[in-house]
Amino acid sequence: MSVIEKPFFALESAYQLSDFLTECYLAFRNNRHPRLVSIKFPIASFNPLAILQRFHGAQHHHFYFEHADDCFVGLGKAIQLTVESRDRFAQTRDLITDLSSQILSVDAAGTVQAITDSRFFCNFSFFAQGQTDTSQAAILLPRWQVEQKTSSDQPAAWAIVNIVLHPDFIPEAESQRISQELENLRSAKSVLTKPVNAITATIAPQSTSTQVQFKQSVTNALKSISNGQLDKIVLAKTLDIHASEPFDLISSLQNLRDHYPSCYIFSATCGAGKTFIGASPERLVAVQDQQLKTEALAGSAPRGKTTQADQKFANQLINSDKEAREHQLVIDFIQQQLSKLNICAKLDEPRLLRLPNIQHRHTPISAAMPENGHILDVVGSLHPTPAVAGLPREIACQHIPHYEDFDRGLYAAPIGWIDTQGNGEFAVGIRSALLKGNTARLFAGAGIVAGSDPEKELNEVQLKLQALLKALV
Ligand SMILES: C=C(O[C@@H]1C=C(C(=O)O)C=C[C@H]1O)C(=O)O
Repeated sequence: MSVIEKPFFALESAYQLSDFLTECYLAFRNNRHPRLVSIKFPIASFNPLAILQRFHGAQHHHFYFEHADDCFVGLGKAIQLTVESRDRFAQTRDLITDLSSQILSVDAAGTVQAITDSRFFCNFSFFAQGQTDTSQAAILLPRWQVEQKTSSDQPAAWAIVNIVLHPDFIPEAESQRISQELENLRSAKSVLTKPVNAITATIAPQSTSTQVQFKQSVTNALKSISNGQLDKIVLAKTLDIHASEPFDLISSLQNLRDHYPSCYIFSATCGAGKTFIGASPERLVAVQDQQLKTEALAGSAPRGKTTQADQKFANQLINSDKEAREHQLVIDFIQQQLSKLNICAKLDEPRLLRLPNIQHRHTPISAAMPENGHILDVVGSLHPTPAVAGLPREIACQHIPHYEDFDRGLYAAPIGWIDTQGNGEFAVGIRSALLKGNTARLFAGAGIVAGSDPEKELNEVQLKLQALLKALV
């Protein structure tokens, strides 16, 4: 009879964990290095939303990010930093590089790892300046990073605890806490608890007047386009809703996951009891092992109710000069910005990206990252692309606040993560909403170029808003 030994994970015993943390602490006291310790524990596969439901609290930081087979939840904070500067992408890069050099990573057996799997979650505001409510950049190294990869050959799940050493650190107390928290994570049920009361929501009364306003803005923007000030501008609209109960974050995210499985599903706390959530179809940039992926996503049409109607919309989208121009501006811009960073972009065949409520023109773009390139330099150079701002970019960004009477905040801005090796992934924070208690503000926009029709652009924005509205109530 063969005996399968359970692997021995020394640091799962609070006693040995305490010894290990004492060693780390003494080293830190002597030479102040390392400042951060990360320990990676194996865990059974889990339902990420059940973990989030069990451990996120109104006062706690969380970050949820799911795309394709990679899903992770950040709970609590080890380190949280904000950057208020025009140079926010470079500063974020430098802060993360500095923090990365201070991490000692071990596995659950206590073996030092050459590479840490800890990730820094980052979100940025759309504008670098001028709008007040949101930090220009926020970085979170969570207390716990719970991650799952479900690719068929090697499904894996783990929980990483990030520990900050400081002069008053008490290893015994900390090890007790970690053991307890790990136990809690492992025993979290996979089943979601449904909200007791169904939510009924009302749309804020000013919503109809904002529709008229939006069409007026499009008409005015078209004048700036025809007099040569702009080639394109992306104008957004909000929809404010009030509910009978506080919005249920978990049900909303579950709805988004169910309806938009190909999208980035995200949720991030952003202070003052607010949470930013969304289901974005748009990748800003992903870097994995020096391979970069980005895309142009611009030009939209509704989905048809029948196959024929759907194909008719698709054909209109493919054959329309206006949609082609709107899309090409984004491709050209991305290529130019990448080439300024010595990155030579390769375009894939254009295609349609079909979501349940809308379809888009889509061109995947890939490239090799230069040796010393950094993903945040790419993020800083691409954001905002003409898919969410316009062209010329600076002029479009100056015009947008004159047309929109709200703060874009995190809407249409980069949201994602980076690790210590320079891998990372950022989505464009569109198809998104800001939740606070019983209120939610939904955001959506549309690209305006010569030939745009205000009525059609309003319809497009309404379609996009529906995606979120249906998920919330
Ligand atoms: C600006 C948004 O979407 C962007 C605008 C699109 C368009 O105008 O066709 C298409 C995809 C996105 O790049 C949004 O959804 O809010």
